[in-house]
Amino acid sequence: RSGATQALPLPPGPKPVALLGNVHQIPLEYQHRTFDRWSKQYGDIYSLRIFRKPVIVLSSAQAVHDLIEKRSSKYSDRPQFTMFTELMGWYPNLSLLPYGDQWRLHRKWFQDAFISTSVLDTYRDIQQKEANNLLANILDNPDAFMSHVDRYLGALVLEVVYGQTSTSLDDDLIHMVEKASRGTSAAGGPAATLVDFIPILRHIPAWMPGAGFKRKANEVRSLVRDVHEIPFGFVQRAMAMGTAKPSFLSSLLEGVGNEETLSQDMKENMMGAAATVYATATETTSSAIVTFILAMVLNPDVLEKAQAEMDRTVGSARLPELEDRDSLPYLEAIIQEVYRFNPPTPLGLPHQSTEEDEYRGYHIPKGAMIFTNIWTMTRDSKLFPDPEVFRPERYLRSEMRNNAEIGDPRSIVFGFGRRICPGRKFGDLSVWLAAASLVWAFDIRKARDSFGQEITPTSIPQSGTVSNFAPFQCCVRPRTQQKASVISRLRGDRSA
Ligand code: HEM
Repeated sequence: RSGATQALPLPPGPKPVALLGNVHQIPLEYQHRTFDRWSKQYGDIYSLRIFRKPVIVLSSAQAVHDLIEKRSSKYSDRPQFTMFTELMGWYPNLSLLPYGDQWRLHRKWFQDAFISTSVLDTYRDIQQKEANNLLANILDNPDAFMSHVDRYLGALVLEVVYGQTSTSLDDDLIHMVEKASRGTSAAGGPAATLVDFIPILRHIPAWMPGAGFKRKANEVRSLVRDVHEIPFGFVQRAMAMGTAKPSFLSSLLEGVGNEETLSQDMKENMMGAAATVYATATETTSSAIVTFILAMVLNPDVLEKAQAEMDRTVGSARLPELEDRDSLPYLEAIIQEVYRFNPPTPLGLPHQSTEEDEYRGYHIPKGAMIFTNIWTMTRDSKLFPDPEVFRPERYLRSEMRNNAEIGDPRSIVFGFGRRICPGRKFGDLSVWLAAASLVWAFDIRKARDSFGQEITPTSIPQSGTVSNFAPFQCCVRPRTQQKASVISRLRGDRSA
């Protein structure tokens, strides 16, 4: 240690042992729950050690605000994710890049494409069309609702990022990306693998015992390469022929003039940025939409109230549109509660400190991995009484309105500081539109087994970096024949 704060103690925490640190105490699954338990014992800032790496866990909005937001120049780096970047080939990827010039370049591309309202407005028609497709697909085959949600997001991203409309050919593309994403998740979450902490391990041959991570990485590596190269090639060719639709990638390519002036390095950066949208946008957003569906199955009174609000405001003759958002406050409260009830990334993405620091009399070392326990923050019973109960009404109470800044889970679930999610507005719009369309169109209820007994799906998600529910059964039926006809007409429009 060096510098002025070296004499200060590290934040308290479970006692580390030699070499391993606290590795043996951190479970491979549901790490946020163990971290949550420790926050009850050691407070909203505590420390761990993973091998030699110092780790600081922040569990309150206050601590996160004081450090990651107010002192953001020191807390905006990321730990290295050897498994994802070097072994699987997700590179360069904004979410994993170290803080610096390359990160700034990618961050600007994302801000330009996903933050300003005027740009977001240009995606509205695509979002609306894909939401209509989602309803039509669910009407056709309600049992496969989860795949339809994945397809909704895949098609949305394909069109926004590459300007490709989802036809059968492009469905192959979606399929390829889904396979790469599934392979990536199955091979382990970021920092879940030893190799992230002991980078030298990447040199062990894949056949050696204990090198399972490497075999898994090799399996997805070529798929990941395809995800980077194939759709990029489509866009380049379409631009050369003058048939490209405006997209995230086409505007990046237009920015550099003609193809000859595009350096290999810049090409890799653009391919990486485009693939990053897929990697970051689809699973997170789909987690929120599936959580919404599950919440409706488990809380029929909430769905009924949302339907009544929808009927009063939008009526039966047309589908809800993004313009209706402000006039549907109860639906808005449901969406907030969905984010809180199952935050799509319960531990966010770890940050890393670039300078040593002092906070509340503790020493925070340079190069420490900083976890933000979003899950604990969404279960703060002072802000959200009875946190395990799904209750949208909590946001409608006047006390919560006075405290809107902290009371809105959206100020927590998209992360913090300079690395806050740049897709938060686009993601939130896509969640809202899917939820509004489903409320308008369908009754969503518990399925029944062959004895006529209701099947209650579990409200505990699977473990993972992104918190997804295992496939569950439910009964999704059009609310009226008239609505079914409106949806069928949309299907007709779609194929026209
Ligand atoms: C409901 C949907 C989503 C949730 C809950 C979510 C959540 C998050 C969180 C917690 C982080 C980490 C922030 C931090 O480091 O503190 C993050 C980062 C990121 N998200 Fe999202 N996200 C969502 C949708 C999206 C979408 C739609 C996109 C793309 C259009 C996107 C792109 C990214 C990127 C690129 C980063 C890394 C930013 C950086 O490191 O500078 N996300 N997201």
